[in-house]
Amino acid sequence: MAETIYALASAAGRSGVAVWRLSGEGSAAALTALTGQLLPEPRKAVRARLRDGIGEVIDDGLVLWFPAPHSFTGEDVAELHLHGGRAVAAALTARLGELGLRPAEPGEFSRRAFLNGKLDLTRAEAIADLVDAETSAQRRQALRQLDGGLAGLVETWRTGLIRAMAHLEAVIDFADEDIPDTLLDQSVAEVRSLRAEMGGHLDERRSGERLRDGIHMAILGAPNAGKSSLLNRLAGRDAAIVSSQAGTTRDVIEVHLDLAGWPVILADTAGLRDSHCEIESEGVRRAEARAAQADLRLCVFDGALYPNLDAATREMIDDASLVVLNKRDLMGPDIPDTIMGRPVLALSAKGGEGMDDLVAALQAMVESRFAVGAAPVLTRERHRVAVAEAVLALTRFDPGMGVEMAAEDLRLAARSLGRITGRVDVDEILDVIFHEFCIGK
Ligand SMILES: Nc1nc2c(ncn2[C@@H]2O[C@H](COP(=O)(O)OP(=O)(O)OP(=O)(O)O)[C@@H](O)[C@H]2O)c(=O)[nH]1
Ligand SMILES: [K+]
Ligand SMILES: [Mg+2]
Repeated sequence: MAETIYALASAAGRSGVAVWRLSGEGSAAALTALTGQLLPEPRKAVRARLRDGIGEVIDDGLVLWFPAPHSFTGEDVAELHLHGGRAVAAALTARLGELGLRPAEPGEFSRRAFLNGKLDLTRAEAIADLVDAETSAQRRQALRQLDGGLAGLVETWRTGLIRAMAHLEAVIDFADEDIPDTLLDQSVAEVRSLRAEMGGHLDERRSGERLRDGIHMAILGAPNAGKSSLLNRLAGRDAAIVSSQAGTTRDVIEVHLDLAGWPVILADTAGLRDSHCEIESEGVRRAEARAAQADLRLCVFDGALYPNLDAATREMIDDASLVVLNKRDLMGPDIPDTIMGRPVLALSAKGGEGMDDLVAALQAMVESRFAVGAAPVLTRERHRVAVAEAVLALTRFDPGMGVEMAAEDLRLAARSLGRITGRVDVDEILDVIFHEFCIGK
């Protein structure tokens, strides 16, 4: 019998209401012991006084009873809505301990829900993502996955593979007789089209993962180009030190932005130049590393020096870059439309002119590169790895080289896909998945 677990499902600390959750076979006994009443009607909130072991009132609140299997975990579940105070929490947890319950581990409720067939893994992950969502686009993506969008897509692929496998098995069963070509052709065609569709979801920009984890954007440029000034403007606060001294910024400084629903991790970096100073050189090395990893780059030039353009910054420009000409207030009327073939955003980070255009350009760039349509997307590395494995097996698939081997390739591909929703051998990945959850989920 699984142990009965409990956890605070709402945030810790002082609050008007705190929601506690109990799950497992001991929930009924614990609930009746706490309230001194019979079990309430299922799924109806009932007012109750909860008492400790010597009959002293712990708190006055609401309790709900969700008998198995009609609960989140599929087990007997009780919910206690109490006042959110430390003393209440301390008294309640002490009493639950006396009654033989233990605190839940991170993600343990969701894990039990998965093991009891209440949720597939992608839906469990979606709950974690929804709780962690900080922007509207993240919330929408999590809800889509919670609705079963991804699980449905993966299951369609898997079912297609199983169908192709059945066709192939039929061929194998013909053994020494003549193999009907039509059957083989049919399974080859099916597998090709499935592989193409799955390959299409392995989008190189990893939009779903980017939306979940944040888009990395780096600000790059020569010393004193105004990178830190620009970061502060975009962040709306003085996150980085600005000074007229070249080489002010050394460490990478990150701020989190919500760009029209897109989570962006914006990094300010050290000015690119050769320096004798060991610390500054390390800063430049970090800036270059960050530039290489970034999904998008903001290449900033000092407008006061125009038409002189810093060579190291120019080299960073590619189609994932936005070109900024800063200190427009110090420039004459001579403002170029493009630099290195890319459109120029002329602005003043110090005064703020031109910032709205920059934000609009950033949004447009993020949307054009990472927008996900209504179709479900892969939102985690483990999804991508599994689909890539399946695609690889299907690329090997060639019944002409031997029907049995081809059948094995299909089995491998189906098994990789099954891991995404948790249909097959997942024991080893459960710990990884559920441990990133917070307690009470
Ligand atoms: N006139 C004018 N000065 C600016 C503008 N933006 C930044 N500056 C000034 O340029 C100097 C350098 O600004 P920073 O933001 O520190 O430049 P940085 O690129 O971060 O410099 P490092 O960290 O040293 O690489 C400061 O004196 C800023 O006040 C601008 O739009 N107009
Ligand atoms: K500076
Ligand atoms: Mg700086």
